[in-house]
Amino acid sequence: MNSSASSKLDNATLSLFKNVHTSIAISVVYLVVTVINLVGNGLSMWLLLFWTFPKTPSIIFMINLTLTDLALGTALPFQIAYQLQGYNWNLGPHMCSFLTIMFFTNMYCSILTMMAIGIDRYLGIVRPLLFRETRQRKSMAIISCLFMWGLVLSVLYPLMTTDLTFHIPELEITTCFDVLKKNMLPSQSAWAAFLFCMFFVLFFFPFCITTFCYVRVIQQLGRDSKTAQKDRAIRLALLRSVAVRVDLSKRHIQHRSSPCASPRRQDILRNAGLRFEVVPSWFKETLDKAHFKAPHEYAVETAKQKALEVARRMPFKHLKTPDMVIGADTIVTVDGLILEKPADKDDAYRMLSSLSGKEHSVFTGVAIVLCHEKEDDEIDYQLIDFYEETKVKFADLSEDMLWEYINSGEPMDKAGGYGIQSLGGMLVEYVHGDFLNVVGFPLNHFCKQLGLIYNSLPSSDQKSTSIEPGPKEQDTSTVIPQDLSNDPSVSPSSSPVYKVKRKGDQMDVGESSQQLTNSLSKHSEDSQGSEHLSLQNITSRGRAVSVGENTVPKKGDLQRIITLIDGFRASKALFTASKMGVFDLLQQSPGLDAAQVAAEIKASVKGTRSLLEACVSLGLLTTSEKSHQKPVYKNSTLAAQFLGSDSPFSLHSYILHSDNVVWPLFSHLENAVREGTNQHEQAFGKKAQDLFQDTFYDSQASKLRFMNAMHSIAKVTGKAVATAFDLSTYKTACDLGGCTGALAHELTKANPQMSVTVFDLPAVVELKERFQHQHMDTKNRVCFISGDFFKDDLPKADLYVLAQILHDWPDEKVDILLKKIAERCTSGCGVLLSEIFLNEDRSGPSRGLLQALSMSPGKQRSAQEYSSLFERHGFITKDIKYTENLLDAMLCLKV
Ligand SMILES: C[S@@+](CC[C@H](N)C(=O)[O-])C[C@H]1O[C@@H](n2cnc3c(N)ncnc32)[C@H](O)[C@@H]1O
Repeated sequence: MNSSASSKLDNATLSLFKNVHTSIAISVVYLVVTVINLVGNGLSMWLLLFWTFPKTPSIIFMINLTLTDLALGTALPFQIAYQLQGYNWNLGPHMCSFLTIMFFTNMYCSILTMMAIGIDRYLGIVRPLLFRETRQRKSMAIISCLFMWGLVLSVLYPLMTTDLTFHIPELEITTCFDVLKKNMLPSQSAWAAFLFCMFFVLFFFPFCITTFCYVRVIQQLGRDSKTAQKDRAIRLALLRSVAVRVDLSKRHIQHRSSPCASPRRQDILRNAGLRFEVVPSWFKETLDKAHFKAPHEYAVETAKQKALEVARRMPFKHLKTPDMVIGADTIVTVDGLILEKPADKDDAYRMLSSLSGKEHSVFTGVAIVLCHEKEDDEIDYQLIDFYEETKVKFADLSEDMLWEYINSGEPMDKAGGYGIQSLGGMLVEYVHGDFLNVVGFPLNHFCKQLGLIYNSLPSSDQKSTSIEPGPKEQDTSTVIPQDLSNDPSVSPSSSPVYKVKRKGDQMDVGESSQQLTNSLSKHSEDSQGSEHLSLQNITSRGRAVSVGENTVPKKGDLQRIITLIDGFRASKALFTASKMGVFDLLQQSPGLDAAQVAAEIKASVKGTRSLLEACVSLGLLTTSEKSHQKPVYKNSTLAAQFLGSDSPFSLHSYILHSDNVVWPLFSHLENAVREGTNQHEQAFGKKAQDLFQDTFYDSQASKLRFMNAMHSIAKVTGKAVATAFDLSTYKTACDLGGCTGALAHELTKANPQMSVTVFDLPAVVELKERFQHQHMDTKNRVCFISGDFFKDDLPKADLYVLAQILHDWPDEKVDILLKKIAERCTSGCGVLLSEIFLNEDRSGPSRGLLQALSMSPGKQRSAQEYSSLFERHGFITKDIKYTENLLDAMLCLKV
């Protein structure tokens, strides 16, 4: 601390320090500023760090700006205390230097950050082609922030190394950075350099650059735009912080809104005077786009499946048969790619930048399902589908425009990532075709079809239920064209009739599932598809169902049926190659020829060559043939991934189980179907009362084979099941019939708080050690208890897991098990079920339905059927997840 006897300050200066009123007034102002600063910037920092994605360069600069402001906010209380004590600093010279630096750093870093934001906006709007890559600009932003701090701190270095306190004996106070000492810097030139840097480098130059950037940005925007886009962009340029807040609130709203039925579509239909009920479809929109030759086929097929699912569910689930169900699906296509709704902001960015400056197509596929209830409880479904295409051209979009739009939150629930009817309209240069089609529903085309339908149906068919012409029924008919058969946009297609027979609560699917499957695959094979509807289709429904009698089968259909007929050969070739160790051999020694493979697997050269060639044709092996040399073989990627015994997702054991157990059972399928019982006696010479005790576990070898098979499937599916839901509230779980513990280990990996007890038959638990070495990291959190889950007490747990258990048992046995679980459960306790969930109409998936043919005492069920079983024991279904892996998942809670 400075201790000069006299400060040599003049009286005017001394009186400044004495002015108590001024110092109190300034302190009050500082206090208010501090509170606003800390609350406002703290909130802003939280939003920027945790709620604003992606972190664009602008956001990174905003974070930097907020950081510097927060630094000031934390320094101000010391300044207030200093002033209230009559400018007497009693925290020592180091603290004085530190707080002074903090104060100046805030000021200069803020100025430099404002300049950086200006440059960023300039680059985005005036020079959009420089640094197009956001990632590149992001790292530049981070480097710039670090550089700013470095620059400011090095200019302020003299303040760090000097005692900035000054003792004034006349007033008995010590000031902090209120009186500067000349000897702070060694020479006049050092003072000149210091002041030059403070004024020019840290203030004047940044100020000029910032001004230049904003002037150029505003000029550019003024030049570029002649529409509302201009106003909006200028406003956005000026009101950047407001835009960030809008983004956040919008996102919140979207989370709350239902993702199912598009509100835009509802508006269009409502405005057209239709009265309807919205029934969200349970159809999983997971059709493989690669199967469709043209994008519109995909949209039509999705619309069709959605509508059919609802049409077939309503009569028996909602106990009412609608007149008509409408399904629609809108997609955007550009450069042969189908764009649906963006998954996140980065996805929206990818979509919108692929549309920038180009013309793209918007397709809406629409399916109308007409339901005719007949006297014998049968319902005829007639399907009419069509699509509409509209061409839209986007303007060239600058990076900033793109991000401003994305950050508005609008793109997230819209096909192609934009909504033409709102803010997205500013991206559009022109629209060729039906505007409402881009909004989500081709009303004009739809009304034409409606007109045709109502003109062609006998009047008795026109009853009211799910969707009906509303008060403006007459208006609706006014949009019907005179004769659609002359319309070139309408082409003939086959429109099958689906029949569903209802018997009490049960639904028996007659032709429907087959026809549905056919119609699905038809789209993958047949480029004509059912894209447009002709007048013929509606008026001559009889013809639509009798397709195939006189016509030549289509190439795709023939291929499909032959693939089904020959399917067993492919399976057996795969089984044999696995069993004979072909994939393991080629994994270790790729590039062997047929004779070398034959020698290793101890088989004939002729037989081996045929097997290898067949495997090549099935995509399991690859071959390369150099001229005059014998072909050599390698595992394909598929085989390397799944077929070697040591492959990462090895299904080797499951293949052996399929060959040794399932194959013999399926050889007796006819008998199984006739008798409705399993064929273990015929296949293996012994009767099986309990599949596990009597068949799978009757010898050590078959037990190990079964356990290995379960283990390999669980390793492939386990992660998807374990992570299907948030299980972070469960501390203890019990995997009933958990076999080797593969799923238990996945659960502990996904949930660090959880420990799992595997409960299985004694025969299984005694072999547990053979499988534990693969899970050393989670070993301590998985334990095993042996017992029979139908007879013995179940271990206590917060969460019970039933993976691939219930399908093996009939409802009565499931009831026994669920009752025992329910008795062990308190309110909030969960059950995680993992099975193949059949479609509600039992039309698929084939894997589940084919598994049912082994005629175990159990049955395959839909998610709804499982829910009902759980309901009987006081459980509600919290969530269902179709994992797109081999097994689906459901989480039930005890109420
Ligand atoms: C189809 S496996 C499913 C295995 C495992 N949950 C999975 O998903 O990989 C059926 C399991 O239930 C077990 N299990 C069958 N009956 C049982 C019983 N009465 N008590 C306990 N476990 C039983 C079997 O031993 C077998 O491990």
